This record gives sequence, C-alpha cells and structure tokens, in this order.
Amino acid sequence: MTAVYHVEQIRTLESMGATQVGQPLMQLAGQAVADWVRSHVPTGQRILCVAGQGNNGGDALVAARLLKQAGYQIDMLFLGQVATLPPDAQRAWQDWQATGQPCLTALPSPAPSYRIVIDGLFGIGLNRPLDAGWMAWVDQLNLLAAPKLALDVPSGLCAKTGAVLGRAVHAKWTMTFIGLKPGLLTHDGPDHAGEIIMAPLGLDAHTLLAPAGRALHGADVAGLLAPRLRNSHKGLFGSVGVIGGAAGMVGAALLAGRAALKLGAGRVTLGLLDPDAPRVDHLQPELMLRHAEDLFHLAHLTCLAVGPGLGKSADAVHALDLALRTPLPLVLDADALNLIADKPDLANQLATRQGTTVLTPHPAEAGRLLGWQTAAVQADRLQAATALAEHFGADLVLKGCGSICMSCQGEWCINTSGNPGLASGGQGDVLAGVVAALLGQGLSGFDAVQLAVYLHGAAADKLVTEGLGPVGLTASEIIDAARAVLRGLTKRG
Ligand SMILES: NC(=O)C1=CN([C@@H]2O[C@H](COP(=O)(O)OP(=O)(O)OC[C@H]3O[C@@H](n4cnc5c(N)ncnc54)[C@H](O)[C@@H]3O)[C@@H](O)[C@H]2O)[C@@H](O)CC1
Ligand SMILES: Nc1ncnc2c1ncn2[C@@H]1O[C@H](COP(=O)(O)OP(=O)(O)O)[C@@H](O)[C@H]1O
Ligand SMILES: [K+]
Repeated sequence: MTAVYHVEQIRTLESMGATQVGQPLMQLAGQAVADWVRSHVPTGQRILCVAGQGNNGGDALVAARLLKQAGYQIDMLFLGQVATLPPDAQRAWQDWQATGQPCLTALPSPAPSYRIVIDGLFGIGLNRPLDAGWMAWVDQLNLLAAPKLALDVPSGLCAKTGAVLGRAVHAKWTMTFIGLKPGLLTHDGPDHAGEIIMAPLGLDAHTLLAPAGRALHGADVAGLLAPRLRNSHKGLFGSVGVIGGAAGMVGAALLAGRAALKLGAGRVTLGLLDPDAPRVDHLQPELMLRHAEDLFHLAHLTCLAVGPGLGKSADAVHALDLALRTPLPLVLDADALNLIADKPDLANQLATRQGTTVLTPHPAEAGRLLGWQTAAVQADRLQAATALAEHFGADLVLKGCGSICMSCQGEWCINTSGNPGLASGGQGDVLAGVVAALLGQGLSGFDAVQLAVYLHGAAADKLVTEGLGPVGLTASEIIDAARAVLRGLTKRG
C-alpha cells in the first residue's frame, strides 16, 4: 500500500515531523537530493540548480551547497527575493552565499551543456496559475536538453489535482518529500513527474497520520480472487448480463461480453437492443445473444452491466429503468450514465437503489452526471469523484490517466497502471465487462472496481512491454492480456 496525502496533510506532517526528526526537514530534503544526484551523476559534472521564492527553492539551495562541496560544478539560478524568503529558505540562501559562489539571475548564454537540472521553483505552495514571466522561466528550463529532477512536485503542476497551472516542468524524475501527493498520479501529473522517487525524510508518515488515499498497484489487488476449487461449476462464478448494443453499436456490447467471459464469469448473456443484431458471436460462440428485454426473464443472472452501445432510445430508457429496479449488482457505463444525467427520475432511482452499483464514467460523462463542464471535472478529478460517490452512493471509477477508484464510503485510490494505448474506442466497454465479471465472481463493488481498473491498465502495459502499441492498441487485444495479468494476481491454491 502506497499512501497518498492531501497537501494540507503534508503540511501537518511537516510540522509534526520537524519535532520528531529533530533537525530542519529542509536540510534532510536537500541531503536526500544530493545523495540521489551523487549516486546517478559522476562527480565533477555541471549541474543547474534552480530556486524559486519559497521553501522548494530552499531545498534546491541546500542541495546545491552539498553538491558543490561534493565536487560538482553548480550554476545556482536564484529567482526569488531574498527579503521575502521563508526563514528556512533564507538560511539555505545564506549558507549558499557562504560558499562564495554566485547566484545567477539569468541562464548563461549560450546555455552550457548541463548534466542535469534541479527544479526547485515551486512545490506544494503553488497556489495560482503562473504569470507570463514564470511561464517563460518554465519554458526556458524545458528547452534545456538536460534531464530534469523536480523537487517535490514539477514546478507549475498543482500537487493537489495534477492540473498544469499555465506551464509545468517536464521532469524525468521527481523526488517527492514525506509522502505522495494526488497530483503526481493523475491527469497531467504522470506526464510531468516522470519517475517518482520517495524521500520520507526520516518520517514514518503512516504512524503520524492516516493517509487520505492510496496509489493502486498490483500488490493491492493480488489475491482478491481466490483460487478455484477443482470441484467447481459455472454457477459459482456468476451469470453476467450485458445490456446495450443498439443499432450500429453492437460491437460495444460484444466487447463487454467477451471481456466478462474471459475474466472469469461463469456465463455471459448479451441483451441487445438492435432488432437486427446477430444471434451468435462467431468469434466467441460461448456468448448467448438475446434481445434486451429477454434478459429480465432470466432467473439465473447474478449481475448486470448496462451501457455499452446502449444509445438513448425509448427502449434503452426502458431497459435501464428495469435494470435499476432489480436488486442485482449493476455496472453502469456510457449511455446508461448519459441517460441518468438527462433524466431526473432515473437519477433518483440510482441514488436510492439498495443493491451494489458501480459507475464507470469518463470525465465527460462524469461532468454530465454532476452538471459540471468536463474541464471542471479534470481540474479536480478527486473532488469530482468524491462528489459523484456522495451524490449517488455508488462505487465508481473516474477514468482517464490516473483513474480514480472511489468507494461509496469515500475511500479512494489512484491507479498507477495503464498507458495511452487505452485511449481508443471500445476500451471502456472492455473495462465495464471486466468489472461485471468480477462482481459476478463475488467481489464487492469497490474491490471489483480496483481489480478491474488495475488489470485493464496492466494489460495495456504488458502489451506495450511485449512490443505492441501503444499506438493502435485495440480493446480486443486488451482482453486476453488482462486474463494473463489476472492469472499472475490470483492466489495460488
Ligand atoms: N516546510 C517544511 O518543513 C518543508 C518544506 N519543504 C519544501 O517546501 C515546499 C513548500 O514550500 P512553500 O510553502 O514555501 O511553497 P513553494 O516553495 O512551493 O512556493 C511558494 C511561494 O511561491 C509563491 N507562489 C505560489 N504560486 C505562485 C505563482 N503561480 N506565481 C508566483 N508565485 C507563486 C507563494 O506566494 C510563495 O511565496 C515543498 O514543496 C517542499 O519542497 C521541504 O523542505 C521539506 C520540509
Ligand atoms: N492516457 C491514458 N492512460 C491510462 N488509461 C487511459 C488513458 N486513456 C484512456 N484510458 C483508459 O481507457 C478506458 C477508455 O474508456 P472510455 O473513454 O469509456 O472508452 P470507450 O467509450 O471508447 O469505450 C478507460 O478505462 C480509461 O481510464
Ligand atoms: K519543484
């Protein structure tokens, strides 16, 4: 379990930790940076250290001094005002001055060839968009060929949300202090943070403060599905129904159904809305293809996924209405979510239903459900997911880079698997099918969401590692790869 802390919690930990550790945390932060650089960059190399006007700059100043002492050539670019530096950073500035080395206020021209750039412009104190002057500085840093090591957070990235506030440093590595922040893991965070290096600064944050959430890794979901007894039968693994597949969108329901089957559902029946839908899936003849309304007469169903290729016809509304009235665990995706956003009656049914419900919105669908612009959802994905869970009392995933899994109780984690190979049509249908398969096998809504989201991303990562994609990765390919990843995550008997 990797803990994730809200920015305010990091501040609390800082003040608790300063007394626990017994020395200024900034010294420890600078020391951690210097230690890391010394183990990655040969002594004597030229390094650019950039410090801004807060404690993030103080970390850079401490690291610069220690690296200078260790024999590196340091160009110290200081972009703050000495008089307004916070006390610890001011001390770090004085210590740098005492080395007799200058502080630059502009990059040398032409820019020297640096081995590495240390970014200490802004950390968790960034609280508003960068103005043109700061953006120009970030642009200058990004233009340098040397790889960047961001301190705590890539400058310009909001540590809380992962939104770029105007412009942000593209780091190859981010050394983050005390604990992970949500913004490193979601939205634009992963593209800017690069590899994350944790520097706890001697604090055992966990024992001081319960984290707000978690980063989702394979170890968190390994063993959620128990190994199967030899004396098993298909009735033990769920009978999943998928409702969708209106004219022109039958493929979406097929993808969800195939995914449910290959991720272990005992039986899968598709309820298709297209009157001319095929009666058999020749690629996956194990699927049973029916008309949508037929599904409500099947006594053996244990779980329903509604939405893949559903459309917004009267028949779709009727099927969704019936589904919401069943006590079955439900997965609601795509147009099922859009219909709920459009129709207060359906929204009310969802908010008051008793059974397990899992919502799988992408940001635009989440925005429709909340009455927010998509941009507002992306501007604070965690807040949007929290608002959805509170409003509908459902477990959910807010999809996209750094998918947020949120329980109906407000427990959350941010997925670390996946890549842009998943940004193609049909991938959401597959995810909905995987969630349904796992609900069918008896997982709770939140466990099913976490395992499905992790598997879906890890499947894409596996394919990329094997040399497929990410460009052109198809949803169909994800299904078999997810099955292979699941095999590795299931407890051995
Ligand atoms: N306080 C502590 O005990 C520790 C703090 N640490 C470092 O301190 C950082 C936080 O320090 P600060 O709170 O000083 O914050 P920052 O150093 O992130 O920057 C805050 C400063 O930038 C200004 N600012 C914010 N947004 C701006 C914008 N868009 N344009 C221009 N100026 C803007 C603020 O007014 C403030 O002066 C952490 O990220 C971490 O790097 C570490 O040294 C660990 C210990
Ligand atoms: N850049 C990305 N990184 C990680 N996961 C992604 C990325 N882009 C898309 N995904 C994932 O792929 C899936 C796409 O779902 P969705 O947008 O509903 O697709 P569709 O409607 O075409 O089926 C989601 O699970 C989403 O989290
Ligand atoms: K920074």
